[in-house]
Amino acid sequence: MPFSAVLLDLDGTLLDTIPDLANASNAMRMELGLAPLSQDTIASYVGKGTENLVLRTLSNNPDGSVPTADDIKQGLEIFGRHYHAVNGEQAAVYPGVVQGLEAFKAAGVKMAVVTNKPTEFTLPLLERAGLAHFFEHVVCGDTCARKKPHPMPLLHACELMQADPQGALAIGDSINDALAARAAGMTVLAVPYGYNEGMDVRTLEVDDIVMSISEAAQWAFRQQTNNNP
Ligand SMILES: O=C(O)COP(=O)(O)O
Ligand SMILES: [Mg+2]
Repeated sequence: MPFSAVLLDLDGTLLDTIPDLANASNAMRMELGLAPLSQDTIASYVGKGTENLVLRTLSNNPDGSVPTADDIKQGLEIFGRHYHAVNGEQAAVYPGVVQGLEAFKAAGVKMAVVTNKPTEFTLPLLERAGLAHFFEHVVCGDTCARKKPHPMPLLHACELMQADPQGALAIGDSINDALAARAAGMTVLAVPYGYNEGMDVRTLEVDDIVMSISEAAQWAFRQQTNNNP
């Protein structure tokens, strides 16, 4: 295994969190007198953290008015209350995730989650999904001064794991993961089943697209064979 560390994105990569995120977003909209949005629309707002989700969700209104800082603050408070109540209820582990994580673990690779989701939602969700035990570290949207697409959270995870970023593999579903990993000098794989802000994953600048985390592990093992014929 040529990689000493694997950094995995959460929403859209390990877990399908859209049903719970949509329920909380629409409960927030209802409280504010706005009609619900489709899950697909809400999925296209996921990837740059909760503040951005609330901003985009409140910007989708009949008069097209831009939410003020106070609107966002109020929206975050309402969203947070609802999301805490439903977080993990319908979240589903994607096929191949557990097998892939087990394969990396068996090879002695250190693993961390690097997500833009805030810590208060991430840690209970990983526990509830039964995935927490795989990871040495969890870097969340509020852990560092900057979120993905900035490289800071990925570099911070490497520092925590004492891993060289050049020998690390990042796996994600969106442009935020691809840009952050490239800027951090890492190898990066994308999965096509996630959200990517409504865009085709084939537009991403990544080393490869893999169909699952299990396939990502196989891909990583193949690099070893390619490097040491
Ligand atoms: O919270 C988000 O917007 C997305 O989180 P992710 O970085 O795990 O995809
Ligand atoms: Mg994601």
